[in-house]
Amino acid sequence: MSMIAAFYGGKSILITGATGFMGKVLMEKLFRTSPDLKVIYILVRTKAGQTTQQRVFQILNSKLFEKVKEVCPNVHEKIRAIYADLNQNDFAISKEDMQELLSCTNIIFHCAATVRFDDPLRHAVQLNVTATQQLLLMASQMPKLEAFIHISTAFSNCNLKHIDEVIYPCPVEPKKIIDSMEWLDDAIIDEITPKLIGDRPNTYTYTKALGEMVVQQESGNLNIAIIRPSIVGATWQEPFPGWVDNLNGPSGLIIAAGKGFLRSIRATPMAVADLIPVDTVVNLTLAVGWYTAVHRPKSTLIYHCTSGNFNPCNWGKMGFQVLATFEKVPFERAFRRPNADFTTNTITSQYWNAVSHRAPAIIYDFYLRLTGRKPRMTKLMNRLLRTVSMLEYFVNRSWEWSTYNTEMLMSELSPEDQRVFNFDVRQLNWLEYIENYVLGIKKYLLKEDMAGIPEAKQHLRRLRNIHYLFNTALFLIAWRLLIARSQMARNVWFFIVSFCYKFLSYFRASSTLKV
Ligand SMILES: CCCCCCCCCCCCCCCCCCCCCC(=O)SCCNC(=O)CCNC(=O)[C@H](O)C(C)(C)COP(=O)(O)OP(=O)(O)OC[C@H]1O[C@@H](n2cnc3c(N)ncnc32)[C@H](O)[C@@H]1OP(=O)(O)O
Ligand SMILES: NC(=O)C1=CN([C@@H]2O[C@H](COP(=O)(O)OP(=O)(O)OC[C@H]3O[C@@H](n4cnc5c(N)ncnc54)[C@H](OP(=O)(O)O)[C@@H]3O)[C@@H](O)[C@H]2O)C=CC1
Repeated sequence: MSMIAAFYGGKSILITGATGFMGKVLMEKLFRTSPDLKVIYILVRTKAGQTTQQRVFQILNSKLFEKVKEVCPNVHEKIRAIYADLNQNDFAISKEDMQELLSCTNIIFHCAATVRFDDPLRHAVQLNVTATQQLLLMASQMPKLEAFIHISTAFSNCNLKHIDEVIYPCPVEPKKIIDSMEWLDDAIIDEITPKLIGDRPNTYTYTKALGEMVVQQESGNLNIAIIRPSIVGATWQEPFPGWVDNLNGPSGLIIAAGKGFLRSIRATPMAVADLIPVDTVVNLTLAVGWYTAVHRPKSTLIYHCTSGNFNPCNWGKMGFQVLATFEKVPFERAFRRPNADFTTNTITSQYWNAVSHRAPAIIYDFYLRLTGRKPRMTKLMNRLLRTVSMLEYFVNRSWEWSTYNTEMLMSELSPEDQRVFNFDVRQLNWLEYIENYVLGIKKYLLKEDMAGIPEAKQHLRRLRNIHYLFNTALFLIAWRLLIARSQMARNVWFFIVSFCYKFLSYFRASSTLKV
């Protein structure tokens, strides 16, 4: 029997960010391995016209939860959605709900965050710092609380090359930042943002670092642990391989590449692609919850959930395997044939952006205009290139994360727990994982049917022919223009034509002799 699964039995668990990518996989695994848990409280806001109940209904009826329904048929009764907005005071939770949460919660998993790189500092601070502070305050009033698990990111200190399992202080105290957000106006905040984030690339990584400082400063007597995952990707094994439901990290770029929009990127092929499957992160998170509650470590332990030092893969290998998978299972209605050129040179990258991205978009928009339709490709391409520019920081560097605590935890688990809550990425086969990832994107994100593969391949063949035809036409036009203007080009042209003629005459004469 798994000790970790047994530990969660009968427990009341609070999850923030349960409607997010990681939160859903966390809930799924909890219900599947510990169906006798008491209740999972989730803090949910209304979104896109859906009530909290409708959102929960949608999650429970998704493919991800199919296995759960077999193991835990009354899952609907065990999930309690509480309306909450983490941007509001006391999270806008009603008094009754708050009372229930304070008196019943045993474990907290704090996953909610804004993961947007370009969020204004005020918003990123509100969610990633102030909300964490408020949640800690709530946690300190929970008499039954056994563990508080905070999800951070391995990139919270991406300004360093080697990152230890410690909290690195930021120059300005989080409390001062929180205070200043209350009275500074937006224009001033925008002006000071670059100075505050310093050598970090965005407000996300900076506010996640501040969030960790808050956890350290406000931990009081709480039993806390921090988990720092690197780039979280599709599921590796559980509940099935390749599940993914958002565009973050590499997923969006894989779509853009598969649809032929993105054909080159400024990336270092040998840089480590520190991807970590979401089910691996969830397994570690649950193991950490158990360890923190049962063993009560004296200090706040930080766990790096990364793959680079156990089983490294690089961006070059990843790009190659992604392309190889597109050959077997292409995406439907591609704009151009997929390609993946990695360049480290800024000028080359700008050249390819002009030739391979912007020019085809302009030509396509011209075609749309000619056929009386609204042009849209240039706008889409500009957005895509903006996204790519934001991700470039992470594909041109490698980091080293020490993993003593993660390895220590692995050795503390029973063989059964090591199997059920496996977070040993040494066993991960990258080629297989990446193939399943691309397949998962096709099935669960793009919702494309596998029956459409022959038609998608046919479409790619048509695109290849158009490409050849276009290049030939372009070459002939350029050559014709050159001949019209330059005597030298005319001489070369005359030489080539007469050489071909002589060669053909010789060939014809020698074949006549043989007969
Ligand atoms: C040659 C090709 C090769 C191909 C081969 C393939 C091999 C792969 C090789 C390369 C792999 C590199 C991986 C980098 C790793 C990242 C490291 C993460 C490190 C930290 C990890 C963490 O700890 S934390 C999680 C990461 N956190 C994010 O990753 C959020 C990013 N994101 C945003 O910060 C906002 O999204 C942003 C972008 C501002 C737009 O903001 P915005 O306001 O302009 O617009 P929206 O967000 O509304 O999105 C507008 C339209 O962009 C679409 N879109 C959104 N995201 C997209 C995305 N990633 N790729 C594409 N398309 C995306 C969306 O679907 C919309 O499309 P539509 O308009 O058609 O609906
Ligand atoms: N994905 C990744 O690559 C990585 C993620 N992480 C960390 O993992 C955690 C989970 O990330 P992930 O699941 O990918 O992120 P998602 O963006 O998928 O999920 C974020 C969650 O936070 C919730 N949330 C955001 N704002 C509010 C609000 N005002 N009130 C209530 N809930 C809110 C969202 O709710 P709603 O559905 O209503 O928007 C959603 O459930 C984060 O802490 C992130 O920093 C760390 C490393 C990498």
